[in-house]
Amino acid sequence: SSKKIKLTNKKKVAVVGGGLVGGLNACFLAKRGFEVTVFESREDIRCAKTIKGKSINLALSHRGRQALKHVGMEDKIVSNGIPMHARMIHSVNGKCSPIPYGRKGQYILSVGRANLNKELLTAAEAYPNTQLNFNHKLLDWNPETGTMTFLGPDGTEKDFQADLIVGCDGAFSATRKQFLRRSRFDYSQTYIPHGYLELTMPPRNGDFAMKPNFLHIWPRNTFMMIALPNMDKTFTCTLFMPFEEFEKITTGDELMAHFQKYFQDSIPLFGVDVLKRDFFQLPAQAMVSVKCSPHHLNEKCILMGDAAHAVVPFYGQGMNAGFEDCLVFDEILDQFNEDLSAVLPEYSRVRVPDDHAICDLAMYNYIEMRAHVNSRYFLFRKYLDNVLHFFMPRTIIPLYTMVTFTRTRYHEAVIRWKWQNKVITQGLLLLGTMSAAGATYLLVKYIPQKSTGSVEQLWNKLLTLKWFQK
Ligand SMILES: Cc1cc2nc3c(=O)[nH]c(=O)nc-3n(C[C@H](O)[C@H](O)[C@H](O)COP(=O)(O)OP(=O)(O)OC[C@H]3O[C@@H](n4cnc5c(N)ncnc54)[C@H](O)[C@@H]3O)c2cc1C
Ligand SMILES: COc1ccc2c(c1)CN(c1nc(C(=O)N(C)c3cc(Cl)c(F)cc3C(=O)O)c(Cl)s1)C2
Repeated sequence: SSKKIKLTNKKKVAVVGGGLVGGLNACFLAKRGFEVTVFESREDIRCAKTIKGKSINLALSHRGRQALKHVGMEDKIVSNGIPMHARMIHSVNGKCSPIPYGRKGQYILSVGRANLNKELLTAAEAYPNTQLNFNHKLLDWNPETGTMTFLGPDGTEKDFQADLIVGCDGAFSATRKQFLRRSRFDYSQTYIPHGYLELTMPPRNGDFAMKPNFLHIWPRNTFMMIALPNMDKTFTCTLFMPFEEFEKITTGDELMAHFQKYFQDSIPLFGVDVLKRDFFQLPAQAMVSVKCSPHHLNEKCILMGDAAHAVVPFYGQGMNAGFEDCLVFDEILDQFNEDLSAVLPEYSRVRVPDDHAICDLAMYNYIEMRAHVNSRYFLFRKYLDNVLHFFMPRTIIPLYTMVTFTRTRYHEAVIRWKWQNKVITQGLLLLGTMSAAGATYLLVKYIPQKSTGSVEQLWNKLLTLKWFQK
């Protein structure tokens, strides 16, 4: 149509997957003037009523915002998000303790997944050089010729040629299939024993049932619940439990007994009927961690988002990391003047260590949270982080601050965090040794030198000294 201006000299790019990262990538690539064609296996979610599965809302933080900002989407997405300035830790006894994320301006945003996905697709579609194809599922592609085969809406197969294929088709990527057949392609996936289930906390008297500008957390070691606010004054609560625990709860009474024991304060906020309805509506979903390397194949294909690195959600970084992938790729396209034979290898060289680092961090945090994070420990650790950061702001930066509020490369944040842990541990050790040495020095100094005889005599002298000082 007249809208689609043929850009002959510009590259033809196929984006596989019209999810969050595919949608954003289409904006980045279209902004650059490439001829972008998006292929999404599902129907156009802008026409659909609701989308099931996945998390209903997500935490958007600095990395994701910087990527959105680059394509002029930040303000629109932020205006539809709810700021969360602090965590609200719910203890077993129902006590709530806020822990700020940082200084005044440091907050994260709760954004609705469906709305974000719609906005990104609409923004991509607005470019004259983009075309969105829904109900198109990638079946396979040929690394030699670059020919892609899709299953179209009418059930027939369609071929498509592109100069560049950008695989943004999620954790179970079809684009990645061809990578698995190549030598020297590393791949690993790990399912964790926990599952997650989403429960909706309805408004109470027309307003939020809990304070809205917080990320609510019920840390219970093996069990954990997290609640993020929605624009419609509901909360989407994500319950994390081992699958075997989910399987033990088959009746309403067993459910209520479980919530009475672990999340008692939330029961009146859900309402018993809502809790029972939501809990038994859908089975718990699995969480997988995928790592692979490299993220490119020849000069033809690049993987981004969950297709390249699916992370467990225990750092709220999956989407943020995928959005940052788009930004890093764009920066490298500029650096190498869009020469794909240089850009693709450089992208893998730069980005793989960081995507692996956030994968490891999220898994580490999962293990940490499951092992020994209940509300007391969580509070203690976050206070310790904040106190040390307050007194030594440039020396001690909490790991979550580097991850959530800066674009420090993920793998550099890990190196720095390990160095800081060493400094803190040695610092505490030194403090301990110094105080022991000091005490010994004072003892020896103030005990008369001539003291001989048994420990008993020494002890008596100590008592006299102590008594005397009183
Ligand atoms: C419970 C939970 C909570 C989370 N919380 C957060 C959070 O707070 N913050 C955060 O940053 N991240 C969070 N995440 C991670 C985030 O959801 C993902 O990182 C993000 O959705 C990845 O986006 P993506 O576009 O790469 O993949 P997806 O969102 O999976 O999109 C892939 C798209 O490709 C399409 N597709 C798949 N196969 C094909 C095919 N063969 N052909 C064509 N299209 C195909 C799919 O239909 C889909 O639209 C969370 C994840 C979970 C599960
Ligand atoms: C929609 O489903 C989900 C599921 C999990 C998450 C999110 C949304 C958003 N998440 C965020 N995590 C951090 C973080 O850095 N850490 C270390 C934390 C990690 C855990 Cl597990 C936690 F409970 C609190 C914090 C915290 O610090 O508040 C943010 Cl900052 S946001 C986890």
